[in-house]
Amino acid sequence: MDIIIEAKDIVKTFKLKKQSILDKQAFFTAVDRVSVRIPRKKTVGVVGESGSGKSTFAEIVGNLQQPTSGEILYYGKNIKELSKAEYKKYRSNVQFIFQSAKESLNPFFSVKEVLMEPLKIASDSFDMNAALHQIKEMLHRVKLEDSILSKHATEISGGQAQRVAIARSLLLRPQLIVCDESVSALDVSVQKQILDLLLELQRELEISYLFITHDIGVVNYMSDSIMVMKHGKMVEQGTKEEVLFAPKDEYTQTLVSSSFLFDKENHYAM
Ligand SMILES: Nc1ncnc2c1ncn2[C@@H]1O[C@H](COP(=O)(O)OP(=O)(O)OP(=O)(O)O)[C@@H](O)[C@H]1O
Repeated sequence: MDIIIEAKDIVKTFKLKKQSILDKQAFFTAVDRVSVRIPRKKTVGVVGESGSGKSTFAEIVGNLQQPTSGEILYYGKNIKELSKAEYKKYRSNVQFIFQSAKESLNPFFSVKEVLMEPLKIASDSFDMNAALHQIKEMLHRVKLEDSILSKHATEISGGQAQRVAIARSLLLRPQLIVCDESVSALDVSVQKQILDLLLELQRELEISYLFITHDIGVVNYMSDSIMVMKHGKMVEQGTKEEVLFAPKDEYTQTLVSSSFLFDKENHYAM
């Protein structure tokens, strides 16, 4: 199986603020020896309660944060050893969609400017007409009208903003999108529309997702395999069926038993 990213034994510790200059430096381990493999065209869900280290781990996968120890392999090669061209490819191949799309879009930019930006940065010979053509094609894919191009983030809904954020992340044709609580701020009905859109885009564009959520129903709906995190540690990892329908770890059992799982056919099930 083609593995895009392999995270090996990732540890992240933060220095805690000292109360007094005389205090000994204390550390907090947010991610504690977590490993995962993200294959092509698949979704790896990461679920756990708030503060379990999911976002920190996801940011390390995309090199937005440095691990204290451990390594990230991109197609088998440590990202620290990539050439400049390989590193550029890795950064455009791994994109992020965050929780608050409205906040992640520059309020002073129109949607058109928001979507032009990644193309301008990535291109050595930027062509405005070709870029606009690409942007309109992507808007069509995320089911937005061209008329949204002149609007600003403040003038569009949360669901529309998330579609713009998805379009922006797709413009560089990534193979992996890290979705960090990407639907948590949306109403349940809008959540479902965005999740269905992400599944459709996955089929059409053959992308993989690292899907971070605290919601076990959402992780069930989206994932092929699931990793459960608690206090920075990976407590369970396996296929969706193994983790959700035959959980071995006590914490996973509690998570599953306290949730409604909704599936593709029934909306809510179990
Ligand atoms: N820069 C930092 N300095 C100190 N502690 C941090 C820092 N970033 C995160 N932490 C701590 O690391 C732990 C894990 O945070 P993280 O955001 O990764 O968890 P999470 O599972 O994504 O939670 P949430 O869903 O609430 O975002 C938390 O206790 C957090 O307070």
